[in-house]
Amino acid sequence: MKMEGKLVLVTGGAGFIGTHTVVQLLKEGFRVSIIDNFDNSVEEALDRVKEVVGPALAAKIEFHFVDLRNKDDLEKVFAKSKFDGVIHFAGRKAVGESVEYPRRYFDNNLIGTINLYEVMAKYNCKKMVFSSSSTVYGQPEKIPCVEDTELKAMNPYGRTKLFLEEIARDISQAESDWQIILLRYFNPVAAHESGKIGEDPKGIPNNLMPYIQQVAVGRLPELNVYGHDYPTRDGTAIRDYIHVMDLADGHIAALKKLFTPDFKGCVPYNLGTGRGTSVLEMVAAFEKASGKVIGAST
Ligand SMILES: NC(=O)c1ccc[n+]([C@@H]2O[C@H](COP(=O)([O-])OP(=O)(O)OC[C@H]3O[C@@H](n4cnc5c(N)ncnc54)[C@H](O)[C@@H]3O)[C@@H](O)[C@H]2O)c1
Ligand SMILES: O=c1ccn([C@@H]2O[C@H](COP(=O)(O)OP(=O)(O)O[C@H]3O[C@H](CO)[C@H](O)[C@H](O)[C@H]3O)[C@@H](O)[C@H]2O)c(=O)[nH]1
Repeated sequence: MKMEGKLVLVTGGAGFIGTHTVVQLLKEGFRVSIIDNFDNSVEEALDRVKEVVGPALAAKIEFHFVDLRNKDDLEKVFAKSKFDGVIHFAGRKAVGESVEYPRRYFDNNLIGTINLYEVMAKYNCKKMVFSSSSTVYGQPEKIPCVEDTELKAMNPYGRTKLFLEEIARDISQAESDWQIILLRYFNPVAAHESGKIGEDPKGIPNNLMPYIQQVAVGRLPELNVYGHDYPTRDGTAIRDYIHVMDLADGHIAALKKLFTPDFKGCVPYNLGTGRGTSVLEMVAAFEKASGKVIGAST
């Protein structure tokens, strides 16, 4: 299907998954408009995206420094351009922080997204790919989880994802012209092969992979391995890690699906590999790939 020239709005496009997805969107022929408030990213990330894609594709990116909670600013972006669809990454994502400061999560993730739906509706843009998370499965009794596994959020961050999924389902149920895909990511890791973009969160990383990376470059002294008595092959916790470029391609596939004439309603898809890796296996794999020893507390 021809995507040449279609204009996609990418919220949170300066972030980890956003930057990698923007690269793939441009390569597929889309034009991209990015909204970000640099809450957890830096402007340089967008310069790096431009370096990766080269000047011809870089000319197809526009950027708006906008906070989704500011509906007036958001409207100005929609008033200027007619978007063919939206990929919505923007939001906060740290589980621990959400337990300590739940209102931050309700404010950013819920209000920001509700504003986005309102403005999309007003400007008749009704195709959305939404960043959900495997966190909506809570602690599932049976793995691997499939899309109809029971949904059960366990913390405020997870609840925002679950609420936002329910909101998407309600909207598409009431208004049949919406087309929404909910992508439930497992654990996104790694970086673009150029090494020019990657995962570089502000502050001390919450996630395993960026933490390991910062130990490797000497920014952090050692990795604390959380838990050694899980019922797993080496006692450390197992997760399903998916390469961020595969995840980015998953967004392109989802977007293309929204442009097929027979796609209707709101549909969730898991984005993972179906394979589990333990924390110690992850450390060993990183050491092998990088040639560096990762100091880890045991
Ligand atoms: N990385 C993961 O492990 C993971 C797993 C499952 C789901 N997700 C979801 O995927 C999405 C993207 O995750 P990521 O890893 O790229 O995170 P990220 O923090 O790197 O990117 C999010 C981007 O959104 C921006 N942003 C946040 N609030 C904003 C607001 N109110 N207005 C405008 N911009 C705002 C941030 O500045 C950042 O650039 C998030 O919704 C996250 O919850 C991530
Ligand atoms: O310093 C660290 C950081 C992590 N871990 C371990 O490494 C594994 C992966 O941890 P991450 O924090 O990278 O990933 P989680 O699966 O715990 O959490 C991620 O997946 C969740 C969905 O299950 C949510 O989406 C959440 O936002 C996202 O960070 C876990 O076993 C964790 O205990 C450590 O041992 N040490």
